[in-house]
Amino acid sequence: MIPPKPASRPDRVSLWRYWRLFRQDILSAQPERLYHAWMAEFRTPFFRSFLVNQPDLVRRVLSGRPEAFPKSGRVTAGLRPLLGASVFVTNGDLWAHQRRIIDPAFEGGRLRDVFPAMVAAARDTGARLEAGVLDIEALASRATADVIFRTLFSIPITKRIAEDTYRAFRIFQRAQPVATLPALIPGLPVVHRKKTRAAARELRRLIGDLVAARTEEIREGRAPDDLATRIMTTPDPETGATFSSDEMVDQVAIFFLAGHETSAAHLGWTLWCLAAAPEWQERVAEELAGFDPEAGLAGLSALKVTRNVLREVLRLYPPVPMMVREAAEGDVFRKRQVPKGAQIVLSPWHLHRHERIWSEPDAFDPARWEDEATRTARREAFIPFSAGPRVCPGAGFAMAEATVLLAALLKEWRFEVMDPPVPVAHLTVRARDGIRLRAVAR
Ligand code: HEM
Repeated sequence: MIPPKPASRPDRVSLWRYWRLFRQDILSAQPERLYHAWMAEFRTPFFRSFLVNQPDLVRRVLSGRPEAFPKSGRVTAGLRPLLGASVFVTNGDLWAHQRRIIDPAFEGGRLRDVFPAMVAAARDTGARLEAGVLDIEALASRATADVIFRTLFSIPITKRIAEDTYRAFRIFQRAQPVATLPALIPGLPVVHRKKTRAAARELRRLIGDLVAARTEEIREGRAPDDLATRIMTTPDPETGATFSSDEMVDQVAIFFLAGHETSAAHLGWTLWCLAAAPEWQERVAEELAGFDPEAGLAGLSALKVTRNVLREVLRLYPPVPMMVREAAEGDVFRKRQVPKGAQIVLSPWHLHRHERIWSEPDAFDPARWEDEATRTARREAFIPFSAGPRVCPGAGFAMAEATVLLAALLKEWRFEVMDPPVPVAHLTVRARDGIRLRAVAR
């Protein structure tokens, strides 16, 4: 089965045309050659950027010398009103301090403690489903937001403050253009639209209320043992400092954004691929029928078919399709000078479909994850969660979450395809007109 892939743009276009395409969709704004080139350089009067697909170069940027390739602030500039100084946008000592506090909350043992909250969200999602045509992206978005509220703050999305926060989030996402001109042209001041600023302010106020209530509960010794309590009470092992309330608001904002949009994209594309490949849908449903989420996290490791399907979807539709770094100093890539300040683009989207690395790169084939022949590709060219010190702290969380949500949905429902979705990406890879599937009771 070959799932939908956006058409590429012509090889040569003016900067103006590129900008217009880029605003609509960062995937189809790219030329076809990126699926077979090891590296591509883009030169414009305003910036130079290098997209790297060569595995050892990707490694150098993400893991080998990450300090020489800090995160580029230009790309996340549009998100600043919401994210403040959250771990997603900081660099250097501040970033390291934040990770030392956040990482322990996501470690394997800790994941076991929040697993029942994920299971409860999945159970509710399954129970809400009705037969007929479904807007899968809306369903997935609400389900993964519910998981975040329950694991972070021990509240279901049906609670008023969670509902309000979720709604404010959607307003922010609609108001905020990710492809901003300053992202493309260095030196241009970043101006946030009034609507974006207002939406971010409202959202931060709601998150601030949640953090303030939790601060109080911690002080009174009656706080639930969830992710928020852990993060707010964990001191940095090197400095002893804990997050202030404002810092915590920054971090919660990124947990919502990074943790719910991405997982929703993953679940949505997984359901579409399974509907389009019914034999795999049945194999996953059968495997998950023998899995009892109430028994805890331990059963997950035995679910090989499900894991292979989830990985194959992350390969074809990496929720974060591109990441941008900035060269803090000059370097040489493939005998070419990379000047200080150049933008370095890592593209899971192109790397995962690279024609010189993967066989039949555009085919949905979960069996490839068991095939010895793809071992190198899997190790060197699969980075849906990034790699190196800035690797996604929520990777294990996301895989567990996707599994329990699928288990709850496939238990009683079978999904059938309707019109094929068109992938587009702004921050995450979504479908241009949504994903519609028909749910039929098993
Ligand atoms: C399928 C789901 C997910 C995918 C594919 C994903 C992918 C990624 C990627 C690629 C990055 C690196 C971005 C960059 O360097 O520009 C990242 C960072 C991050 N992710 Fe995830 N993520 C997922 C789920 C989650 C969840 C569930 C959480 C938390 C609850 C989370 C929290 C974060 C945070 C805090 C960062 C910033 C880390 C840093 O910069 O040090 N993610 N994620």
